[in-house]
Amino acid sequence: MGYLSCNVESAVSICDPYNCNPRRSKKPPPQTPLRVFKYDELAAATNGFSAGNFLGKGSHGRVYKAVLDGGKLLAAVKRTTIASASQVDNEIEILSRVRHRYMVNLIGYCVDQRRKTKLLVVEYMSNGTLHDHLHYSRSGSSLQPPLSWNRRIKHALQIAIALHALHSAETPVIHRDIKSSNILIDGDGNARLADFGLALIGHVDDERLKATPPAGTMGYLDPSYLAPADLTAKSDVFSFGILLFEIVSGRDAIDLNYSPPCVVDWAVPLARRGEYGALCDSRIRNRPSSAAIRRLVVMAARCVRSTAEKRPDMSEVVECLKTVRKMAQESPVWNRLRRRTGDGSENVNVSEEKEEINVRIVRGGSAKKKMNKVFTEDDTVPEQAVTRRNRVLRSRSVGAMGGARVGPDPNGVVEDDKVVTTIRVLVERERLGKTGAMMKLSKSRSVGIVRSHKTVSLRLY
Ligand SMILES: Nc1ncnc2c1ncn2[C@@H]1O[C@H](COP(=O)(O)OP(=O)(O)OP(=O)(O)O)[C@@H](O)[C@H]1O
Repeated sequence: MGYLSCNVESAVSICDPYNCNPRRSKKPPPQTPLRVFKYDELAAATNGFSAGNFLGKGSHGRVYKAVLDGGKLLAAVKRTTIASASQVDNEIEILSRVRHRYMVNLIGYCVDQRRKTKLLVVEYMSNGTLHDHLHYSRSGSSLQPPLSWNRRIKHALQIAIALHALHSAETPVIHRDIKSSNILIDGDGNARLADFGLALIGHVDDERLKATPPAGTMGYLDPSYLAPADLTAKSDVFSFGILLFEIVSGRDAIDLNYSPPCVVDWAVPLARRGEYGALCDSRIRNRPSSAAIRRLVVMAARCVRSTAEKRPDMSEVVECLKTVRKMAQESPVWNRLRRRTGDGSENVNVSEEKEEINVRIVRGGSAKKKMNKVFTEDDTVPEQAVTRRNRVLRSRSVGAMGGARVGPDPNGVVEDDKVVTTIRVLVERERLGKTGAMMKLSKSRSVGIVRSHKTVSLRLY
């Protein structure tokens, strides 16, 4: 724990005066002044927001690569829509107060007077999203091998560290939209948490937080977060648990190729039966030890418990991931690879704790199935589990359902007291290229649906 708190202290650079606690450190962290850009400056830096600089499109607008300061600074400019003005203001407010090495930090912003919107200027991440790395074997024109086990654990640990830092800050931040597409990979191969449009800063009993309707992305959203008063940092822990299952299995949070499509309903019963190997992505070349898979799966299952209070907090998750990372680094395969590639490693403190959990399946509303299995450190992966996994994968087609965001209407067409679900259906087709199978996103559709808080939340699981 000594390592943890020390690491978090130094890793979180808090710009927020609320968060600067003189008792914690004598020297407050250096403040990075927020830059206010002129529109013309950003237009020039993005080649007039040209297609060549286009990086991607989210539910709040388009993102462009910008070359600033005579080529010395690469940035990503988020050009948002009028409808998402409140989320942009929220993102600026939070990111101007909090910085972290595993976050996509804010550089500045610009007010576009003509379109009555703001443009966000954030750090440029050159290596795409974790979602792409997990789910697409190709990126651009070059064939990419599936993410190695070590990279998966490294990214999970980095995001866990960022999230722990946010939750334990003097004025805590709850992200509310943890998902693999909100995790970007920087030029050094580090994972960074992005997209703070739905994040909330403050203590959970603050009036403003208590008045904010639930929000998140379907598939990752905590089913016990039904009303503003239900908000706790444990909702992020739930989403992180889904992310862990996604990282281990390589399947989407909601994936129609699987039965059941929801990763929790699919993974927790497998874990309950001790079929940890069946949960592990068979594309991982150097298969991790069954003990490492089991540890991670048990932690993921604990994170998605239906009772929020029973979920671990992020400090515990960080410790677990450090242990798993250490296990990977101690494996002979990893040592061989490290010698060959010169891949650096982080120092980790290993805390050996005996994990005993009693998991509950999280399913629609109050319908929850009690799990009987108690996982212990000594559980092993049954041989038939691996066979089973192969069968699951062979039956895999490529249709997938993307996330549905619950929160303020991105198109601004709905009354304030309603919650809007935007369902983006991503239909993917597999086609064979000359060099092998490749996934292609062939269709992306948005549908806005208005629901009351309860209706939406109960339908999510
Ligand atoms: N800082 C960045 N550096 C490089 N590319 C980025 C950066 N931020 C976003 N992108 C690219 O732009 C795309 C859209 O990002 P954005 O944050 O607007 O939406 P999203 O998170 O993908 O979707 P949603 O807003 O619906 O959650 C991302 O998928 C990514 O490819």
